Amino acid sequence: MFSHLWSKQWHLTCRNFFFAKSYFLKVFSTKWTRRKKKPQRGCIYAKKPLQKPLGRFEPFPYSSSTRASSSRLAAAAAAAGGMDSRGFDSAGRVFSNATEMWAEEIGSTVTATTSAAAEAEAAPTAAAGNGGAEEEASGEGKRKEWYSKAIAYWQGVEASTEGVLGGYGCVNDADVKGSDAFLRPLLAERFGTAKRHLVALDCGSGIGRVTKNFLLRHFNEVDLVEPVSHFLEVARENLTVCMDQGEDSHKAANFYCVPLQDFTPEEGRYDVIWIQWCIGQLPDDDFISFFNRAKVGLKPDGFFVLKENIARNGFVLDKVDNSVTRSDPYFRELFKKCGLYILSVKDQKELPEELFAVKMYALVTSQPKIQNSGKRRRPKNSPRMIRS
Ligand SMILES: C[S@@+](CC[C@H](N)C(=O)[O-])C[C@H]1O[C@@H](n2cnc3c(N)ncnc32)[C@H](O)[C@@H]1O
Repeated sequence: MFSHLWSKQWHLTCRNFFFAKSYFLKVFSTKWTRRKKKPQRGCIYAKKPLQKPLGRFEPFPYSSSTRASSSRLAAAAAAAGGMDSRGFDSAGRVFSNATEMWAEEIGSTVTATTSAAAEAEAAPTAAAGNGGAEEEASGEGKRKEWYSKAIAYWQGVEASTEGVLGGYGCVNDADVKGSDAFLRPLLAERFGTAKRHLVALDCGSGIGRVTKNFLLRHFNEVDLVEPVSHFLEVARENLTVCMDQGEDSHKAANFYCVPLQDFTPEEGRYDVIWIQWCIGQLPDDDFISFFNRAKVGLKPDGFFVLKENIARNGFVLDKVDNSVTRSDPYFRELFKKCGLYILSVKDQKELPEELFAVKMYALVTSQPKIQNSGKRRRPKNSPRMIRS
């Protein structure tokens, strides 16, 4: 995934190739500007300078099936740069939309054209690993291959901050600062200022970087879920010390060595489920299934935070670690399919220029109520609701 950080380089290379071709075909206008990389102290930079800015292609024509099912919606989504827009992979291949890419990668047909209800129904089956013959026929083997290649990639990565951040350990401070500025007001808004025992889940936790540097400051208990055992072992070592703040203890409580596509959280345990730089490992259908299962893990006024790299348009498939970087409209389409609403969204600032943009989304399971003042209304049970 964090080859995401450098993956911008290769996908730009692919894109460049496409640009060169397009130039000769005189398909596109020639108003391209060359962005210069601005070196930043303490960071390891990819060697090649950035070339063309991302996301300015005309969309390819849609597939006939998409057009037949919902041509207007598809056109709108494509125009907005969502899952019906084209994307790229690191081998230089261009896909006309996400459906085509997922069909190729995992044999999946569950994408933009499938209804939310059908996705929700499919979720428990997928979670229990009881996929029927139909799914097997459409490539259960491919899905396994998709995940095992990703795990093999991460198993070969050093269990350190540099390792999980793809050589960009320098972004740690800005990342923590950005997360803090995003979460702090949301905690106050959702839970009030009264003392309350807060519990978080750190998804795709790696070595526990996010838990150690940030989540433990806000939450009394943090559980970690991570499929790569050598990362989780280092997390356990890093987090054994319990942070005491007066009577208030802050500790990493549980360590689950499970991938998100197989994980179901304990019912009603979490105030916040934090998912950072790992959701790209999940294909769309498993993304939707995961959020549907994870909803039950939230307390009544709990919420998700998804912090993720953002493609300018459509998607970018990284063939090295089998992950997908999605665009903002693509994510928004998926949130809808999950029945999630955006409570708040913010850009991460101060990242090196050559990296993907990063957004933080706070997501809730029911539509946030807006007061006449235009402000969101605080949940009814805040701040008095205290858990055991
Ligand atoms: C870029 S690292 C980010 C780690 C951590 N979230 C952080 O920000 O420091 C991506 C993490 O996702 C984990 N990962 C890979 N496949 C996963 C899956 N299917 N479910 C959950 N996590 C996964 C990797 O093992 C790795 O720890």
